[in-house]
Amino acid sequence: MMLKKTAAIGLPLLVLFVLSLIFPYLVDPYTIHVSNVAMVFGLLAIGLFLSMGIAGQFDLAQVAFLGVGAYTAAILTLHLGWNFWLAALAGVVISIIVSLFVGIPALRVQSHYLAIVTLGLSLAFTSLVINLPITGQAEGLSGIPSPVFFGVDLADDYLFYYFGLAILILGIAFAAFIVHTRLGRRMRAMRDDHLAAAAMGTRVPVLRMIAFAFGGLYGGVAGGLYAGLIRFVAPESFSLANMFLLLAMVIIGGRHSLPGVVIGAVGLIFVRSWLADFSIYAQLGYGALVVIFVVFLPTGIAGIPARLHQLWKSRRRASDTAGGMAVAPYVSYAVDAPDAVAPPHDDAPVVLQATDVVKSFKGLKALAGVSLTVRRAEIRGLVGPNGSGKTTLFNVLSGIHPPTSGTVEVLGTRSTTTPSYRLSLRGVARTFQNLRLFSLLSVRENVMMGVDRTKSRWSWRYIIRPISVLRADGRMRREADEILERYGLLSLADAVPSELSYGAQRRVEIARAMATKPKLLLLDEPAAGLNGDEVNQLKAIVNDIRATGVTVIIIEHNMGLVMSMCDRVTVLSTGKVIADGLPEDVGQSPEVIEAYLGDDAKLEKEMLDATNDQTEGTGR
Ligand SMILES: Nc1ncnc2c1ncn2[C@@H]1O[C@H](COP(=O)(O)OP(=O)(O)OP(=O)(O)O)[C@@H](O)[C@H]1O
Repeated sequence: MMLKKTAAIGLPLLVLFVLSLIFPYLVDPYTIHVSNVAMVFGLLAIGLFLSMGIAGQFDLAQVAFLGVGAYTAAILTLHLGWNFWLAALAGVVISIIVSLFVGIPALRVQSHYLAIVTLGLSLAFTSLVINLPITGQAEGLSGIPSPVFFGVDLADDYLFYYFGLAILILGIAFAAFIVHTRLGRRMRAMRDDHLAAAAMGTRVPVLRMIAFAFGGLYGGVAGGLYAGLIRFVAPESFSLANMFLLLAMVIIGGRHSLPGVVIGAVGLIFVRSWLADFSIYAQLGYGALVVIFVVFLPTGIAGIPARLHQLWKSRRRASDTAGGMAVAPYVSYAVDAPDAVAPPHDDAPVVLQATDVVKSFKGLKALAGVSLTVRRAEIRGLVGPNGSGKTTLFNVLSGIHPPTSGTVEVLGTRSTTTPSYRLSLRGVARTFQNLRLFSLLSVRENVMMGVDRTKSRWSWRYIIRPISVLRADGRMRREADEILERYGLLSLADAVPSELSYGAQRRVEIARAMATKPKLLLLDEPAAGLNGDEVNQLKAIVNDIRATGVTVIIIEHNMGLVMSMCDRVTVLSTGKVIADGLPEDVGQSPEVIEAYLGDDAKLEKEMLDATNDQTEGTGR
């Protein structure tokens, strides 16, 4: 199977490689020159693919990075007499540094705001090079020395072609390596849902900067190549028109697909050369194409096969009554194990201590002084009417919102203002009320996001120890598969969340949270939308989780589940704790019944029913 897959990908690549080697023998010098320009833009487009297509950072300064690389090479060779390669290398370094500055706004703004800011910075670059004497102002700089590579003068377009091809192949291979391993997975997750990515241990601000640095790296390399190929730099080459062309390449090719953006770049450079005499109409044409693609085919040309496949799959599923996407029944493994952790006693270590937590949103006190003590291996229910502050409390405990006042200690460490990603690495995991699975990642990759406990500085390994990155990814994949198997999800590993039933998605979210090996698990309405059988399986899952020593706090509206499963229950109302104790005691509390005003009779009945169920032995 694996061999078949490798052959299916490897064979066309081999054919393409051989064709690209013989290509110069088949075409005229002009076509070779255009191909060289296309390779430069291919590299530039890969940079934009990584920062925008993969990491979701709307970086409209990518052409400026090309300019920084090219101008640096030109200035250092012409004014300071540097060797071309040294100057080009300096161009790459400076381009990365500039990209990090350009990325700073991404720490505060996203989407179209970020696009506007980076576009402004790109325009600032053009006006800078038009005005500075060192950059040759509007005339630019000409006479850049031709690069000589181990005695071979690359002034010859044919020889440059092979050099450029080698760099492009390296660039594609490195980008593929990034996308399909830890960094790419985290970037795709961040693009999809940065809050959930942070809750999985991703340091989002650093990752955004890394995404810009990739844009700078590829822009700088493309800039050095551009300077060596054209041997002349002028402001108009790095203008808004070229940024738009680059954007068109990435959007038309398919911004989420590496082959797509390379095809888009090469294709549009050739189209531009064919339409050189009609450049105004060509610009209009690109504009129209971009609009058409954005509206009708946002995944670009590269997305067409996937769309057809999707269509074929949904047709097949419609006629397949067996479904094929079913979750295997959950098999309890921990509750009866000899080393199962017993329910907590009063002396068990405190895992969570929240003291007088207040959270205000512009004058609205969502939490008005909540205190909570939860011990190891406890299952704590957190209930309360709608809007009573339950989810806000989870957001504070998991580091999504810092509290307005009060303190939080998790596992004995003060964590009042600790950010989400750090709490995740410390052992706090959560699920969300409205499912927040990464829709662009497969089920396996979702769980791998949980398994991946590496810190941001681990990213250096991509440069200094790439093999260890591949090995670590293999290990994460195996670990994710073990977790998927335990939760009855292995057969769904390659599916994307939207292909699964709601119940299956809820289970994937728990599996993903448990993949982080938490000590404290926060479940936000895990039974919402589940059928009776699924609720029973959820109960078995939560009991198993506790039996492995994990502390669970569960927000639930399903009172039967709360009363039968939880060791203690805390009731919130209008941001305050109004009751805290054993389920049966809390259920009788007049304040609790009062808090559910309007629903009081229903609640009373639910709680009484649940308490009766419990005493009849259907409970814990
Ligand atoms: N980010 C926010 N900005 C402004 N107000 C918020 C925010 N988050 C929550 N609130 C408000 O805080 C209050 C508590 O909301 P919260 O979601 O915590 O309640 P809940 O008990 O979880 O409710 P439900 O059971 O309906 O999920 C509500 O009035 C809500 O509108």
